Amino acid sequence: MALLEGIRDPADLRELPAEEMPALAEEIRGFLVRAVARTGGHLGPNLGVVELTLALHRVFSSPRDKIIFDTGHQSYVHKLLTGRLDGFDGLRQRGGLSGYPSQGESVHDLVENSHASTALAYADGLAKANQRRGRTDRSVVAVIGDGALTGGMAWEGLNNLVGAPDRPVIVVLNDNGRSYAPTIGGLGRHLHDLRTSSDTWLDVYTRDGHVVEDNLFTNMGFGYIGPVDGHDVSACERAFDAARAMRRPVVVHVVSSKGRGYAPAENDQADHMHGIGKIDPETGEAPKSSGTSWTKVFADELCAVGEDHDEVVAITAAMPGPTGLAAFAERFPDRAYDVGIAEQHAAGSAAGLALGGLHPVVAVYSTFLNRAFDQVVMDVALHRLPVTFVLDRAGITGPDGASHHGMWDMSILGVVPGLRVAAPRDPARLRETLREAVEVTDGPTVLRFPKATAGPDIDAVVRVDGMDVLRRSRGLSLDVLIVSTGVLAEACLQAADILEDQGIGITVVDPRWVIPVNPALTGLAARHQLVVTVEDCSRTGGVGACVGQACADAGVRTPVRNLGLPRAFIEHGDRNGLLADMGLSGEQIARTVRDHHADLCVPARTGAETSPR
Ligand SMILES: Cc1ncc(C[n+]2csc(CCOP(=O)(O)OP(=O)(O)O)c2C)c(N)n1
Ligand SMILES: CC(=O)[C@@H](O)[C@H](O)COP(=O)(O)O
Ligand SMILES: [Mg+2]
Repeated sequence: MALLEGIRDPADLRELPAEEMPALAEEIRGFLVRAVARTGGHLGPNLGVVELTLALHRVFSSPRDKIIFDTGHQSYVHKLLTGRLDGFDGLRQRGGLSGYPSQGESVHDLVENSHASTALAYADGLAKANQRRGRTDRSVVAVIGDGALTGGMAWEGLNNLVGAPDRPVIVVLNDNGRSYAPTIGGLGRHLHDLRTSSDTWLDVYTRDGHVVEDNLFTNMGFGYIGPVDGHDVSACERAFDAARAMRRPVVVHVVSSKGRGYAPAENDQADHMHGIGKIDPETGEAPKSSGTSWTKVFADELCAVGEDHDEVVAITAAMPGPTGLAAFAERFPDRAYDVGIAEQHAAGSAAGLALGGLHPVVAVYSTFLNRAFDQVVMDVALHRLPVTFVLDRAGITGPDGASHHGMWDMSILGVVPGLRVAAPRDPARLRETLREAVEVTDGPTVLRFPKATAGPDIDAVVRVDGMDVLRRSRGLSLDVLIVSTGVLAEACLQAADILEDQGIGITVVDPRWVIPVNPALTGLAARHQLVVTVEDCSRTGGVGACVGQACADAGVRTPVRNLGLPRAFIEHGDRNGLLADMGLSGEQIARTVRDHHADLCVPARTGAETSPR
C-alpha cells in the first residue's frame, strides 16, 4: 500500500502522475475490502466511487473547493485521501471514525447528515454565499447518487441551481443504477436510456463540454457532460475540468457500478453489499446470525396479514430489503410499491391509497419518518385515514450515529391528533399490535421497534384495560409504578428485581399502545407513590412527557419522572453500550428509581392499597 500510505492530504494525491492512478485504485479497493470486512459498513457504495473520488480530489482543491457527498455513506475513499487511513479499524465504533462525513474529523468534511437528497440544497446555499462574498476562485461540487436523486429535496435543489445560470455548481451524478434495489420510476428509466443510448462514452471534451442536445438536465438549463466512465480516473478528471470551465450549473453524469472490483459484492444480487456486517473477506460470507431480527418478525407477520386482509398494501422508500417488505412484495407483487427515496411521497401516496379504500402499511426507518412529518399530520391524520406506519430502527440504532438513531418518532408523533403509537416489547406483541393496527379504520397507527435481535416473549401477569401488567409488587406496598415502553421491558423487569430486593414495591406496566396515554394508566398512577417512565426515545415530548401531562390533566398528583434519551445528538457506537451511556440498562434504571424514590422521603406504604388484579 505504498501509494496509499504516502497520501496524507489531497495535495499528496495531486503530486502523483496519472499513470499511478490504476495502481492506487487497486490499493484502495484492497484496503476497503479488508477494513470493512473487519468492521462492517458500506462496502458496495464505496467500491463504486474509488476512481470518481480520486478524480474529484485531483481536480478540485478541498477544502477551498467544497465537495459535498449526498447521504455520505460513500465517503470512505474521501476519508482515505484526507488523512484518515489509520482510523479505519475503529470505523462506526464508539470513539472511532464515523461512517459518514464528520466535521469533527476533518476540514474536508462538510455535511454530516446521512439523510439522502440534501446535497443540492447545501450546494445551492454555498454557491449563493460564494457569490455574495465575491468568492469566484472556488468550486462547489455536489456528489449525488441516482437513488438520492429520486428524493423530492433533490428536485427542489435542481430547480434552484438552474435558477441562476451565472452561479456555477457542479453536480456529479454517481449513477450506478440503484439505491439498494434498482432505481425506480421515470428517472430510473431516463438515466438508463442516457447510460445506454450513447454509442460511445464521452472521453474527449471540448472547452465548452460535450452538451447532449436533449435530456432532462439540459432541458432544465444545466450543462450536461456524460455519460462518463466512472472507473476511468482520467476520463472523470477531464469531465470535471470541462464542467468547471463551463462556469455554470452543470451535471456530470458519471456511470459506475456498486461493489466494483470485489466479486462477492458484484455478485450480490440483493444490493451489491450496500451495507454489511463483518464478513470473511475471502468469501464475502457473513457469520450465521443468532436469533431473529425484529424486521424478520414484522416481515413474516405482514405476509400473514396480507393473506387475511386483501385491503392491505405496502410501501417502501427504496428499502424493500432492509425494512422486510421484500418478502411481502414477493408474495403479493401487485400490492407492494417502491416509491424511491421519497418518504414524503410515500406518506402522501399512502393517503391516496387509503382514500381509495385500501389500508397501506408504510415501512420506513424511524429516523427517515422525520422527513414526512408534515405528510403524516396534514395528509394522513387530518383526514383520519387508516394508514399504518411501521418504524424499524426505532430508538438507538448504533453504528450509523446521530442522523440514524430513531430517537424522535414518539416525540414528534405525540402531537398528531388521532394518531396511535404502539411500542411492542416482544415478537408476540409486534404480531398482535400489527393486527390491531390494520383493523383501525379511523386514523393512522404507528408501530416502532429497534435494530436488534428480537428477544423472547415476555408474558403479562394480567392485562388490564388493554395494558399489560408485567410485574406486581411482591409486597403490599405500591411504591413505584414503572411504565415500560417497547423492548426496554426486559431492562425494567431487571430493575424491578433489584428494587424489590431492596424493599421497594414495584409495579411494571407495558401500555402496548403508548400514545395517546391510556386513561386507565392515570388511575394506576394514582395508586402509587411515584411513576417512572422508561423509553428508548427522546425524553423531550416522548411517552414520559405524555404520561406526565395525562396525569396532570387527570388531577393525579403522583410525581412522574421520565427516563429516556437526552435532547442531544448521540454519536455512533454499539446499541447496548449507548443505551447504558444513557442510563437505560436494568441496573441504571434501578439506581435512578431508587434515587427518585428516596427523594420523596416517604416511607414505603403498608397494606392498604391493592395491586392491580
Ligand atoms: C431520507 C433517506 N431515506 C433512506 C435512506 C437510506 N439509504 C441510505 S443509502 C440509500 C441508497 C442510496 O442510493 P444512491 O443515492 O444511488 O447511492 P449509492 O448507494 O447507489 O451510491 C438509502 C435508501 C437515507 N439515507 N435517507
Ligand atoms: C446509509 C443509510 O442510511 C443506510 O444504508 C443505513 O446505513 C442503514 O443501515 P442498517 O440497515 O444497517 O440499519
Ligand atoms: Mg445509486
